[in-house]
Amino acid sequence: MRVGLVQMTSGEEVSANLDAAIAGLREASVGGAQFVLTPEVTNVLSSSRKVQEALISHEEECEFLLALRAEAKALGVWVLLGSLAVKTHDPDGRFANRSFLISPLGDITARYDKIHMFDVRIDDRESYRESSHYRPGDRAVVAETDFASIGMTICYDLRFPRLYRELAQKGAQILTVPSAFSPVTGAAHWETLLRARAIETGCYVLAPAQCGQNTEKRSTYGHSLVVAPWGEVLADGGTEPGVTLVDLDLDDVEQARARVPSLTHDRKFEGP
Ligand SMILES: O=C(O)CNC(=O)[C@H](CS)NC(=O)CCC(=O)C(=O)O
Repeated sequence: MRVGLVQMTSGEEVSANLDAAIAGLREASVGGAQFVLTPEVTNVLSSSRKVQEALISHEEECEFLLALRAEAKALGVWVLLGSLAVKTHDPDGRFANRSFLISPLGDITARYDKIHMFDVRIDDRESYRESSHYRPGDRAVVAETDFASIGMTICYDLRFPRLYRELAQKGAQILTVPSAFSPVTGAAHWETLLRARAIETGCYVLAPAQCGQNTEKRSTYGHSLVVAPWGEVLADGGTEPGVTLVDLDLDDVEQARARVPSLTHDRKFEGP
């Protein structure tokens, strides 16, 4: 089956982000993709709580979500809406960073709220405090489709291998990692971490990414990646917006795991 990864530069203009996402879905579908994926915070990327407050809605009222569901249905493709920032009923008024799997009928098949928050000071000039804007999730999700089981994760989750191991051990064949990686950590860690998750689990790893200058203050690494269960990088989306098409063979999941069955070799141990 063919997948399409949409790489884009979402910023603070929701309608422009929507146009880019829909154009990406259409381009991927024309290119033969049956499963199309968009990056983290497809709908709005902003460091300002005030701007987010004005632009983000509750899931039930989210027109961005409705528009993408309609587009999935019109094209008859599966869509992983990598994430949307949506309002929640959190007492502190925080948003959720929520991934949606949408069926070719336009229905929401699964939702996943990002579990691990990027509260990191990279250097003197660059620090992030995601948990002050977003309420972390607390549920791992394996979604069932008619082509594969999908373990849903988001961006910084990538650094917590136990989550991926459990998703794979619960049946995931494809792991999704929609992201908005920082340029500095992206250059140092992105490909290595994605390849490690694929090799450890024997899963396909699909990682659609934000790229370029998203806002005055934020830029992102790009390099949407598809990694095979044996660990090869099958495609790299580079640094510009665009669509990356790749054919997956899900038999390769079984094959990689048959060659090195480490996923079934966990042992209990004491300590440290
Ligand atoms: O801010 C938003 O609206 C959406 N959230 C993000 O973009 C998040 C938190 S700032 N980005 C990451 O998790 C990057 C992780 C990363 O770069 C790493 O692990 O090195």
